[in-house]
Amino acid sequence: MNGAGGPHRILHLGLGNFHRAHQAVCTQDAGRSGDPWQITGVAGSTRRVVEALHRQRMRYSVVTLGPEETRVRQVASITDAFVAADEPDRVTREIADPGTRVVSLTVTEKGYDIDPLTRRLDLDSPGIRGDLEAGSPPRSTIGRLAAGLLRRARESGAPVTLLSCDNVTANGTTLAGLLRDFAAALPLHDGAELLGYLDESVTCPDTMVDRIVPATTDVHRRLAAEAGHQDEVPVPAEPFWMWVMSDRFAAGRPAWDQAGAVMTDRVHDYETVKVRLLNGSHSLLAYLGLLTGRALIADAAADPAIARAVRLLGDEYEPTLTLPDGFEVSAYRHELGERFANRRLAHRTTQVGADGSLKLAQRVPDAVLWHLERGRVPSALALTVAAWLRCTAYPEQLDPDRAGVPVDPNGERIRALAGRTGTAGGSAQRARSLARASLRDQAVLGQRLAEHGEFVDRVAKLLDVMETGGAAAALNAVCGEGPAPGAPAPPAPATSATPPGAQAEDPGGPQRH
Ligand SMILES: NC(=O)c1ccc[n+]([C@@H]2O[C@H](COP(=O)([O-])OP(=O)(O)OC[C@H]3O[C@@H](n4cnc5c(N)ncnc54)[C@H](O)[C@@H]3O)[C@@H](O)[C@H]2O)c1
Ligand SMILES: O=P(O)(O)OC[C@@H](O)[C@@H](O)[C@H](O)[C@H](O)CO
Repeated sequence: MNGAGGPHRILHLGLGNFHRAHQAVCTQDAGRSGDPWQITGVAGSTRRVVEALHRQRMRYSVVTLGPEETRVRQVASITDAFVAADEPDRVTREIADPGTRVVSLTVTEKGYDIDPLTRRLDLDSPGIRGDLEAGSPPRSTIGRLAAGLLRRARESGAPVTLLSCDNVTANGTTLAGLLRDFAAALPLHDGAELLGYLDESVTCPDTMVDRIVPATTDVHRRLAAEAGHQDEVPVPAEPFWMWVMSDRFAAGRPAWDQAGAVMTDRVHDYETVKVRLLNGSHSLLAYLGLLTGRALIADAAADPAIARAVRLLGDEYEPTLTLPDGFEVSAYRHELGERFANRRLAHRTTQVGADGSLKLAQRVPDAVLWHLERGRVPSALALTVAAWLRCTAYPEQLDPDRAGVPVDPNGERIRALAGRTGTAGGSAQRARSLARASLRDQAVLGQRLAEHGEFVDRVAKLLDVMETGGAAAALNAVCGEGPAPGAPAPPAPATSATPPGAQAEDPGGPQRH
């Protein structure tokens, strides 16, 4: 309980679907331990979820979609919500309020303004530049955090935890570094004060977050209604969820561990497994799905040739991982195959494929370099890059009516590079020029693979094959005919398919139908 006798509070920045199906559910379940915490949700600029939650007395439904079974449960741990763009000063105030013990975030990769090459704060991004020129309320996530923390340091000096729950490599450590970069760019007095407070009183634990949470559609509104809940903003989710974090909380935390979350010092190992095997495979499924006219991840996963490529990608990722103790990687991969195949999730390839230039930077280069150092060029990783480049540089090749076109903040830049390759010289030459120019661009995989000619050539070769023979020819070039379609690989292990700490289903949903 806080000083005023009320429950402790979490301020959550980024009131998208994921937070509402993951941390908010675990926080509600942790409250059963007798120490309930409340969440104030902050949406960036969109009012839809905030207004609907207020109309619904701050309750909403999580619609859990198993391959065959639906469960609907009510969540009430978010007790207030507002829109940052409408009340910018309130964000600063709430961060500074000592009753706020944790500030958590799900603001997407692009919400951090990370320079992809250095992994430091991009001081040239318009949001950060604007926030460093004092005067108006901050607009970037890092600027908002800095303003709130500075005020907190001055008003109470109370400790606080910043908890990133985004798919960002070493998310807590990275966030701490970005805030320090911002502080270093502030006027001397403010910067020193913020740095001192960050050192003394703020922790930023790393986390690994996992649950496939698609966007809401009318199907989910109907399922909630059938379970008795008129809900404008229900959240669909798969049954599986997992949350791993380091237990470094400066001002307490909910009993998340009693609700299934894992506290460990080995977060990085869990995170690498997840970001590579799940998110890396998801990216490959999305881009190959888009290139073959599949709107849904499950439809891409059902294509035997794409499934073979995903297995090969897993084979390439696996030796690059340091596995957490007791982690059965073949069981995890087998279960991933089942999660990707869950058609009822209707997870769209455009959603998973969005912002590829930022996401692939975290999913691809380290694993590629691992193989190159050992004298091998990893073909499925090259296929991931080629398929993303093909979707992004030539969106006119995609069928907007069947699958759609994914957005990418660097899309214009990549299309300009493709435009400069011209039409002369044939497909092979154009592919080589595009692969070279884009991998040399800082915005693409952080430039980290540009000097590795053998990898760039493999990407170029695959782009050329896609141009002349389509995605099917590129798949054939990488995987050949492979094992018989539908053959399960890797083989199902004798041990449980659930990794340590994974939750087969959130426990509280009493309604089944
Ligand atoms: N959906 C999932 O399956 C899933 C699973 C694991 C982790 N995550 C993490 O959660 C993030 C959000 O996923 P979601 O499903 O809630 O998406 P969503 O589209 O429902 O919500 C996105 C949220 O990010 C905010 N946002 C977007 N761009 C921003 C920017 N430039 N600056 C600040 N805020 C910004 C939006 O205001 C919104 O609140 C993902 O990007 C990922 O890092 C999602
Ligand atoms: O959330 P993103 O945009 O980083 O990536 C899209 C999906 O791969 C991702 O949301 C997964 O569904 C999720 O990471 C599963 O835990």
